Amino acid sequence: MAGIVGGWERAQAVLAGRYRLEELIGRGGTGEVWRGHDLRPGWPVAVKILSPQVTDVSMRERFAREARTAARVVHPNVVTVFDVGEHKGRPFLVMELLTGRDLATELAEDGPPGIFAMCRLAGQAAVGLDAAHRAGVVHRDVKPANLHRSGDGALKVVDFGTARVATEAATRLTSGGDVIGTAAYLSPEQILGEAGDAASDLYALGCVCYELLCGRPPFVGPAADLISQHVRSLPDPPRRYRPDVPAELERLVLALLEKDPAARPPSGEVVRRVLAEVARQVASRARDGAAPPPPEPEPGPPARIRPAEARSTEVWPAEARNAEARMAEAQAVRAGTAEAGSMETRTAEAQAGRARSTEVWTAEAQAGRAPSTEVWTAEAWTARSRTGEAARSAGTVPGRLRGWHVGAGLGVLAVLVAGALWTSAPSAPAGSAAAAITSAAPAATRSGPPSASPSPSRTASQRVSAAPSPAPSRTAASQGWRARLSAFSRAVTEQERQGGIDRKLARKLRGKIAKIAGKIQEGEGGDARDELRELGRDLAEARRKGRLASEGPLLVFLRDSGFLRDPGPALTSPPRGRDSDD
Ligand SMILES: Nc1ncnc2c1ncn2[C@@H]1O[C@H](COP(=O)(O)OP(=O)(O)OP(=O)(O)O)[C@@H](O)[C@H]1O
Repeated sequence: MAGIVGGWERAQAVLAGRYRLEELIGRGGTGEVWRGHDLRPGWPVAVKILSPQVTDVSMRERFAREARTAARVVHPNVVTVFDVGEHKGRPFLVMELLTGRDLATELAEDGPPGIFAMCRLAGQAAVGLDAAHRAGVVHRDVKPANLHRSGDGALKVVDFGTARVATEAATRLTSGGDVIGTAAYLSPEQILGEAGDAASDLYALGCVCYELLCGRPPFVGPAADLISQHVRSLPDPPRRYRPDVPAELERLVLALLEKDPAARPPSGEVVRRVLAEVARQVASRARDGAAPPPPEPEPGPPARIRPAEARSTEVWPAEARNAEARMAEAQAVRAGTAEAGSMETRTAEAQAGRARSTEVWTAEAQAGRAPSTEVWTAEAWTARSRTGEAARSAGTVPGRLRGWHVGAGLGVLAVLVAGALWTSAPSAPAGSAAAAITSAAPAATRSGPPSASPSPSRTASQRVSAAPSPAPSRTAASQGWRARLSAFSRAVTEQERQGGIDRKLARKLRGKIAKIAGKIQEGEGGDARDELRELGRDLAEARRKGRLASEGPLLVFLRDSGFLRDPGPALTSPPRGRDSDD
């Protein structure tokens, strides 16, 4: 075929007499990524080429830098750059073709992975980032969409479009000091105007870990709220959403999400080690019979829809963090820390401290006397308490019921809750349950008002495939359950984002959903059913008390998916986890 694709480039076009473009994989902020063929050795490659629409000099520069920067890092967990060149005035880069899915797609399609698989995934991301940091490269846009699986399942860090070389002057690629990044994963120091260093990547990795565990990043909401929350709000502990998260893992994730870069783990390698230890403990508990051993890997479903880049990298205007806003944020942080100076001052001091502690760590590690995980996490915990609790005391925006018709629709909820109070085990065939899954997530978001924010559920809904479900199996049932619970949780979050539910209630609901997921994971179908029944009662009660609006994504989800009436495959059949995924 030779149709016009991507507005200017033709499939079958050959770049530099060597790289044939075959199929458009996707578009990013600056370029198009193509599946291509390197005619010389005769193997498949990925070709990223600058979009013709991009005329902005800084964006062109950003693209050219990606090639140079990414080529500096050679590591199994970082996408390999083979070549760079120019075609009709457009720079391009040739890299290894990754035929797996990115983590954003996996999360949307399969829901959060099991703990063991999560540790393995995050560990690979950590070690890939560590390699970049050792090469002096800071990624600056770490997010699930930029963590991509190769065909053999290995995880690779991709998209160095916003990366910078640490030794370069901390100039930004935009005039006026704008911040580049993806709001849900931006570190506080980047928001406050710093260029970002390895610790900023680790913060973003913390956001990714959180999302892998809880099915949502630590902060959700419109971009402006996200920016404020990164700077001043403490994330809820992951176990609030997912009780089966090991304490050590929760500590690690919260340490990565420290506002103060110095309080974060000193390197990706340290993160990898802690994750490896948690994974080892999870596996050993499974061997001891405390939980079923991880099942054999099964091939995941093919990515049917490339994710629309709802959570895309954006350039945040300098005005978004103007002097006034910065003062307000710094004051909020200060409010909780009696002795601390401004955020900027603390950060500068912290960085000096971090540099020192990193050196000590590295020296000890080299001497084979690396502090144990326990020592490190204890230290991190102390630091977290020092800086984090202060931010917690600054508080978050209280939940309010905005713009929803609180007085109406009691009947709808009564029906839903009546449905929840079923007594016999649901007996819907797995196929029909699975078919309902694909409609559940979109239903959760269809009704929401349009928003410019990178809403997790909006993103998720765009990524969930509407294609027919695979043949029913135990794993399909498990994935069905996970997907439906995760869609349920996203609907709660979206309802919260739109102001249609009391914030505390939303948190409680997510906690219960996670608990139900835990029960199902353990094969405790009866308990899960009780929890579900209680959840139905909570919802009815909340409606009565006006803590839940009568409309909104959550109500649409409950109505359209019929979840409480018919939650899916029999609860008594213990589903298997995704721990086999990697
Ligand atoms: N080496 C690769 N092999 C296969 N697919 C890739 C590869 N690199 C990127 N992709 C995919 O191509 C699409 C576009 O990626 P790209 O890096 O250009 O932009 P982005 O990350 O979506 O956006 P932005 O650069 O604005 O953050 C994404 O779906 C991405 O997963």
